[in-house]
Amino acid sequence: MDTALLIDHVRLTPILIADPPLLNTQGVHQPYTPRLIVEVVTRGGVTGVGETYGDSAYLELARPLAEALPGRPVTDVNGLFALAEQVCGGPPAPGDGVDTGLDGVDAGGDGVDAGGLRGVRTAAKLRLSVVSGFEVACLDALGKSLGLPVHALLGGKVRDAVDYSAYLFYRWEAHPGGGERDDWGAALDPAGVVAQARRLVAEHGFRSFKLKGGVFEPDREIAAVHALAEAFPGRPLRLDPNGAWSVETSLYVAERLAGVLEYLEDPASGVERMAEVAAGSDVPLATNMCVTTFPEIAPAFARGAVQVVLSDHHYWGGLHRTRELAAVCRAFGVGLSMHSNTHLGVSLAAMTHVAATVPDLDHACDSHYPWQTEDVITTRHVFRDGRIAVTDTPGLGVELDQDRLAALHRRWLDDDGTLRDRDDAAAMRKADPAWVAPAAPRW
Ligand SMILES: O=C([O-])[C@@H](O)[C@@H](O)[C@H](O)[C@@H](O)C(=O)[O-]
Ligand SMILES: [Mg+2]
Repeated sequence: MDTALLIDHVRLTPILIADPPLLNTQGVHQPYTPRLIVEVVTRGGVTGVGETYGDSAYLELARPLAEALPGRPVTDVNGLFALAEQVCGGPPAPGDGVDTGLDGVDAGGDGVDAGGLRGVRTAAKLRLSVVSGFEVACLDALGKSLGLPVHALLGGKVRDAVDYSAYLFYRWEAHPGGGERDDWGAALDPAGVVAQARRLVAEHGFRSFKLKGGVFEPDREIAAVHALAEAFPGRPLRLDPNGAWSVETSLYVAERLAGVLEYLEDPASGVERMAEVAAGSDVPLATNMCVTTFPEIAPAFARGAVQVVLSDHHYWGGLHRTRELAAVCRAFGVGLSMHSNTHLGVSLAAMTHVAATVPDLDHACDSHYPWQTEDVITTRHVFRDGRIAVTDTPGLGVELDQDRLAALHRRWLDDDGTLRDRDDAAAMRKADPAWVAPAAPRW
């Protein structure tokens, strides 16, 4: 092994990034949200960068993993899973080297991860999200060391640009308790949603649309989707209430939006309810909640509960595991798209590299990126016609802006702890002190 490829040290930088007051079924985004930047430095002097969730639970797992890495080769990304299991503690995840049976399986769907609306939170899911940041950093370092883009390390790109969809949110004009302001204004009705979509199209050229739902009573959200269909005839549309509806409500919405929606995303919570909805409607169902780990695949596919899985390299443990997920979906004739949560340019680069390598990515990927005004990379990504060009620059093709990184880390250091864990319900209580995250089904 070339000693230049051995890891010398790892830097972890938790940051807080500005986030607009976007609404979802749990509440509203906080004015700042935590992310973690992982830098893996090789003995050859090359630095690879990765990005993942930065809430305290993730940081606690990332620290021992960072300490365990020096001396290991950046090529050994498959070994990260067993290492993480060994040093981070918690139950193993399937594929970590031990068969774990049902760990990570959706336990019924009523409890969701407050930080990400990603289904039931388990220790294995947290660990996989941490590993993903390290895997991407190792691949970036390896690519830079070899003079190869990350997509080449994954087998090569099959497209030169990756399609993204416009991610529409009901939103307030400003955060109730202060925070950065922007000029988007409020979007709380069909006209506001269409206006937001028009601006996203004008600025980024998106050709498909996803509306985050579960915020208002279903008829109001149905009206917004119809308004979008009228404003953008023939364009793919999606609605995602994050499991907020009962089976009956989901079927009611599906009936009214049949022929209008490309897919309905997580209308109901949990495999059982999703399977009932799927059985009663022809509208394809997508998920980033009831299938987010490998053990969740078999029960969901066996029940026909989902027709599209929204991959997310953070959830699945990195770029290689995302390609494994793609292969499983291909084998079962289930479609593939990509989920997004609040993220910066490092993650968008990683998403784009892996998406470029998956032949049957059937739908435009989600991305929160247009909502992020701050970044840690020197040159922001640009959407052209709703697409990000796949770079052939070695590694991820992004460079960290150390001054920006330091400034966003300073914000994290200065925070008294209240913003270091994403909590959309707590943010909502600033406007409505009696608010509690609604139990599913909400309608
Ligand atoms: O950021 C949000 O409000 C989204 O609801 C996010 O938390 C979800 O993870 C996600 O975008 C989704 O598609 O469910
Ligand atoms: Mg979703």
